[in-house]
Amino acid sequence: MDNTADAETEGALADPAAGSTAEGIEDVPADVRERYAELAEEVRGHQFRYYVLDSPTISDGEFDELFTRLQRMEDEHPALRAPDSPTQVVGGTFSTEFEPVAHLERMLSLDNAFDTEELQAWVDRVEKEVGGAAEYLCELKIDGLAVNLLYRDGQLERALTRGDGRTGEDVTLNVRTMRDVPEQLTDSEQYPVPGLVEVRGEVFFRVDEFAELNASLVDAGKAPFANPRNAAAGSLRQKDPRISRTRPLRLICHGLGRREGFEPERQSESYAALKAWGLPVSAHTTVLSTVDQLVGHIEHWGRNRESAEHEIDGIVIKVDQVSLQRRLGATSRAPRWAIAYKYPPEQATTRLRSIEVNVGRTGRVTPFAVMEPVKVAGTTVAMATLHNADEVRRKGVLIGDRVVIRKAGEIIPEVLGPVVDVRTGEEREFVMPAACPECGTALAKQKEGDVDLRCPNAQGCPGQRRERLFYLASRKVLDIDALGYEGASALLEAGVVGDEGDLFDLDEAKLLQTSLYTTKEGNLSANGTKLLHNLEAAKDKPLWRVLVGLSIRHVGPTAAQALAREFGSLERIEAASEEEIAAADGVGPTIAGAVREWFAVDWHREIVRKWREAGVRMADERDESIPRTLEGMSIVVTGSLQQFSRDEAKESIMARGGRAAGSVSKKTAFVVVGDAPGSKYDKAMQLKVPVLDEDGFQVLLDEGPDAAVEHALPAEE
Ligand SMILES: NC(=O)c1ccc[n+]([C@@H]2O[C@H](COP(=O)([O-])OP(=O)(O)OC[C@H]3O[C@@H](n4cnc5c(N)ncnc54)[C@H](O)[C@@H]3O)[C@@H](O)[C@H]2O)c1
Ligand SMILES: [Zn+2]
Repeated sequence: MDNTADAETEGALADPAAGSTAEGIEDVPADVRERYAELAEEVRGHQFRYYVLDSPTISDGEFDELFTRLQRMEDEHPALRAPDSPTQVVGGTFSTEFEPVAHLERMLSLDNAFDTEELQAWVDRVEKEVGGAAEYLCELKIDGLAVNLLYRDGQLERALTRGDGRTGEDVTLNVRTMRDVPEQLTDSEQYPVPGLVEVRGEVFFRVDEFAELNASLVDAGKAPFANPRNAAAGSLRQKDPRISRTRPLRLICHGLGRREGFEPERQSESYAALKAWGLPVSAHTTVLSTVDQLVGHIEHWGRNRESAEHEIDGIVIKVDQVSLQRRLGATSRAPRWAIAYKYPPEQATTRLRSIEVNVGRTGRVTPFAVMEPVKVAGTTVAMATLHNADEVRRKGVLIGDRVVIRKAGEIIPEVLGPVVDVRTGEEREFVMPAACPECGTALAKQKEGDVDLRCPNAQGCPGQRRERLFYLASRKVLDIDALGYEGASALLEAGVVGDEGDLFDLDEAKLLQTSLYTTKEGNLSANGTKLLHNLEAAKDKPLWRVLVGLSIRHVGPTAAQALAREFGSLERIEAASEEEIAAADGVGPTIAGAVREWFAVDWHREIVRKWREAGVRMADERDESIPRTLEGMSIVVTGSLQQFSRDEAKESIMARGGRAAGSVSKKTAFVVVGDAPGSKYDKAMQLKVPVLDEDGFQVLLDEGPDAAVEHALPAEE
């Protein structure tokens, strides 16, 4: 069903307004013809690199732009549109490395829609053609490579790549090594195995397994792949199937070709049959009927592209009724009954100019990529973290390389891999510096076996001091809004703050020594006034925030809350033994060790002393008027609430003795959901943890857990 028989499709070629009308090829201006020919050649060259060599040199987004330009030129001058134009044929071809074998039924490409208008136009065309409404099966568009599996009497006979759509490459031996591909189909009562069936599907590489693959290739002295799609194609199309065997290739089926003895009425029904036969199908397919629903579905997955195990480059929408598919037919390149809604590309290629290092608040020195700025997913990306020296090596990137970068939604940009084929020989390997770029101290690993190098000069290193100040000022710690990165730098540079210990001693006179907090007239600026206010407010924050602000290793918000709950004051934490700390609920030996180590350092205790003297509260007074109704309970808040900020919600949980947890487990007592809750909500439903909306949360706070259970949202079936 991936396509219709040849006989039905041939006529389609004649239908673009080609040649016959106004302009003949000789009427097209010579320079246009020349530019067109060049562009077509360029497109073919990239197709060859992509389909045959499995090593493209440009990103898909860049390729799609070239392709669209070609289409536009043809739209303007239809005479240019020859039957063998890249816009008229299935993109691939086949390599002589493999035996060419004809498909029983052609494998087509898909037409694209890039926005709602194009989708609407497609739906209108479909519904006009079939004379009424249709139903639409929506699937994730998996970014992998297509294969065609031929089963005869339920036995896998051969497997082909798409090739040029008529003839594919015989990759049977390679496909046989894939765990997802059954050698023998399972008979089912509802769906007896047909005498013959061509099954179409996508072979892909899981995103998480891709990084592992590149690391092992680099270890073996081989070239890494630029992205998961190339890794899939390159791993399947191996001359030696033993190599394919070592690669964790996956399959998801998404169509049928020729079949004998099986006539599904719907595309969705054919998936039920594939599943019954033991073939992998996607869990994310759904049948919808209006454009609004389609758009909603597309938007949903646009926001959640990350949650699939494979890369998604769009949503494929197919008319579900097979009778209507037949009526719609296909062009020479693509079925008319399906369309791929393409998302904005998440990947782009750019030059890796250099790799620099940055010192973090805990002294960790992390390399980061400095790239020629490039637009991806709506933002310009010029930097990406590379985590540590080992990671740089595992990715196999060299300074000067053209690299593929990925920026997905809210996720921070990442370097996927190098485009090895365009190396000039000028590229250089990254060498981790031996000394701190900020203070020159020799870098060291803290413990044997650490992957990270650190600057041991925690007290004196200007980089670390700046990062610590910046961190403790952040909203999720002490919320000192007027002290940003610039502020931290200015205070340190002017010498009015030596380290964070001096922060709460700041006053107007000291701030006037910095230009940042001073007006041209020499008065305290509005920002300076705000800083003093912020500092006053910060002195009265709950203990856990103060703890986080001290930059003790391993003590983030969760550990700090546990410590605050157990001990109630910094004094008591300081006095506690390692065993006592480790015994606290939610605190383990690692945290306990880190806390003790931290207090063992003189200048750390000095910070505490100075803060205390400056009036920082450092103890939680239990509000005895609030009953401890949530004692020992773990409660997760997700999504945004109307009446509470995230922190207010957490603090009201803690004030009642509960724990504000970050992830849902069987031990979670309640999950509170606001708008746009995300995966924690699903998890709660799965684990049957009671879910409260905001009203239910208010009941929990006012009346306690028993009353709140009555308000839990009904479980979904
Ligand atoms: N970077 C480059 O140099 C380069 C060169 C050529 C092509 N490309 C890329 O390849 C793509 C075009 O290739 P194409 O002709 O294969 O078209 P396509 O990828 O846009 O669509 C057709 C293919 O989608 C696949 N597919 C994935 N999920 C599917 C599903 N659920 N149902 C049906 N089919 C599904 C099928 O394999 C099918 O053959 C574009 O993304 C283009 O950017 C890139
Ligand atoms: Zn340093």
